[in-house]
Amino acid sequence: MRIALVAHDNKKQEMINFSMAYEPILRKHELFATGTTGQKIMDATGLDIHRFQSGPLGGDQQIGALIAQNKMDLVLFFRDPLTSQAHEPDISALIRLCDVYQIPVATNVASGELFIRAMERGDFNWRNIIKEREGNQS
Ligand SMILES: O=C(CO)COP(=O)(O)O
Repeated sequence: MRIALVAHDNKKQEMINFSMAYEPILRKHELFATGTTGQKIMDATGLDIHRFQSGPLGGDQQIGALIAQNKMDLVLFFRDPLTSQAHEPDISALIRLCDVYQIPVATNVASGELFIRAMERGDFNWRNIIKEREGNQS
């Protein structure tokens, strides 16, 4: 599965803790992240992550572009609901695209934990069926 990891500044420590706790699961997947989030996770774990631009510089939109191409299976986006973000339109656009394309998106660590365990259990294997079907059409 392809997983996007994103965290606002006040949530980065939670994301680091999450990534350390679930490293054995995460390392079995293809990981993507916005710039600073990805760097911090890589510094704290042995995970290999494809890093996009920092969120305010377009990273959320780059992840959104992959969603629109059906190339992202799960988004873990630990948002800070108490701080306004200069790039709020990009954040809304990313979450909107998750809804457009039916991509599971967890916006806090509690739902992130449920999703990662569900993925490990095979609950997201339907994504492979969709990707195979789309691959056969192109
Ligand atoms: O702002 C972000 C998501 O909206 C996260 O970006 P960074 O990981 O670069 O801090």
